[in-house]
Amino acid sequence: PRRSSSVVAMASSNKNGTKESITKLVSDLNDAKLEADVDVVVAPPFVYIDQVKNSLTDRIEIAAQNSWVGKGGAFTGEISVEQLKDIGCKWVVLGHSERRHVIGEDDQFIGKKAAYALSEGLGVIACIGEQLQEREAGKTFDVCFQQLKAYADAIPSWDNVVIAYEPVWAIGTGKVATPEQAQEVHAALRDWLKNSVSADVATKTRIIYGGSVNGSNCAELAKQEDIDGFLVGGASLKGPEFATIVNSVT
Ligand SMILES: O=C(COP(=O)(O)O)NO
Repeated sequence: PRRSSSVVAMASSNKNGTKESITKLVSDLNDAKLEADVDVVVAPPFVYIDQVKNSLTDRIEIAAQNSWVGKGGAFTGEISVEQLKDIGCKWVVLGHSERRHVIGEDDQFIGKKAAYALSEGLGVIACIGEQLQEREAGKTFDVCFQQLKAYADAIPSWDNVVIAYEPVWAIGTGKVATPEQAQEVHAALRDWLKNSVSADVATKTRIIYGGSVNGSNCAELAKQEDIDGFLVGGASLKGPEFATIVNSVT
């Protein structure tokens, strides 16, 4: 049976977004006809979360694009889980490939972040994914299982976790994984959960795909047994196209 589905829109990574463009995007999302059985989350840049939270339909939940690894304190510039909850965030995206390969966060640090966010009641969209050279070297599963294990070793429970498989070579490139490529990894991740955590967690945990998803390729991807939704970047900046992607997930 299809797990309840989810779609997460990064809505805009930090290279996109102004107060004006976010206002337009929120208006498009408020007007969109979204399938009732699809959980929709948007993840605006920190500085626009309050604006989005105060103008977006309650039908759509808010995620932050990152959070601090522990209780807020003397960590100038970091944003704490407590503050994100205070402004109405229900989710946080962690382990995004840009946090790993640009900012330099390692698997263990990301696992600790996920554990703290979950322990404080935030849901976690736990990103994993291989780089092109790792895929070309036949290391896709090794890399993804290692990243997944780092979450599994740290978190208190899988109840509020959505796994986002995002092959790094597909993010922002237009080179979307084929349905077969994505399904192969999603199935392997679900199998890993079954063997390393439990059959129940494997069945219930949503595994969403991210990396150049758009209104044209979402339907074929959504048909795959183990693809439970999407993490959408560029295409989430266009309300109508994002609605098409959401509605493909039912
Ligand atoms: O995770 C993503 C996906 O982006 P695209 O959909 O544009 O590939 N961006 O941060």
